[in-house]
Amino acid sequence: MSSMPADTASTAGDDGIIIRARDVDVSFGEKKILEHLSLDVRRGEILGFVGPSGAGKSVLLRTILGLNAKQGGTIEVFGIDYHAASEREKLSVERRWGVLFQHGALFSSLTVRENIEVPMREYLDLSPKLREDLARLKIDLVGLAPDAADKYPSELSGGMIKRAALARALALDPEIVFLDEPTSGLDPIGAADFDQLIMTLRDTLGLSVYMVTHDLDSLFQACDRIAVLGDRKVLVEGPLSKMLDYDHPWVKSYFHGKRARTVVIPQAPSQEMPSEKSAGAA
Ligand SMILES: Nc1ncnc2c1ncn2[C@@H]1O[C@H](COP(=O)(O)OP(=O)(O)OP(=O)(O)O)[C@@H](O)[C@H]1O
Repeated sequence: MSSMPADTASTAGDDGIIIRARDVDVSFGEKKILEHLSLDVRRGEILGFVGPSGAGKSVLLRTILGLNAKQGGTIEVFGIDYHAASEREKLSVERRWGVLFQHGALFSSLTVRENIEVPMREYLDLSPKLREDLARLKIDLVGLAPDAADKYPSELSGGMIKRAALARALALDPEIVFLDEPTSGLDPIGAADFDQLIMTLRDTLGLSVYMVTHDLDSLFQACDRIAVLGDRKVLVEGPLSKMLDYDHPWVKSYFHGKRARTVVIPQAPSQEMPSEKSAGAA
């Protein structure tokens, strides 16, 4: 089923690391946003990326995707340094990731099916019929009804837009998807359903997920590991239990604050994440 090119399929993540960022520096003029930032994303995990507003979460995401320049350090995706890669290597990397930008960012003049076909047109040489069939499969995969295919974004609810945008992110059968605040704007049930969908895709497709989020429910229930951005670097990364034990003012107030106490499972286990499959949606 995977459209992964055979020549790149085995290059990366042989050690289980799908993204390896080391000593990354990003500045805009005099303003340093990221400094000596290091982070690993492991194959098959849902990594929740969290931090105060304005800390640089979107900047890091854009830098990983090659949309921002960096002034120092390296970022390897599938073992390839995208920033230093040839055009051919860049294309091979782009075919292996999918991105869901904040607010979905669907093309408003295209139907859902046409939106999903955009990356296929750009990167694959498929007949129109095959493109359409694959787009309909993706629509089914994300739990949208078949008739969503011919709808325009303006005809969709917020939750449907997120699913349609996810279907587009999955258009090329990526190994990793980047999700920028995927549950923002959804009601709690819609958000829990979306988290469940992400977990199902991880379990059934072996998908790796890099999820920027402010949503404590997602962090507590869907994420295998969490990384916290603060003071221009990754302060701490690991399972929820590590976050709960970590002694830093922002981390403490975030994970032990009033809002967190309504979400966190009392007596959270000290070693691993609570079993998200058995915990279910809140
Ligand atoms: N292209 C740019 N030029 C100059 N400054 C920028 C640029 N992009 C981002 N910044 C600055 O970088 C800092 C980090 O922004 P970023 O959007 O990454 O924060 P964030 O952690 O994603 O915040 P939020 O949670 O509110 O979305 C901000 O001070 C922002 O103004």
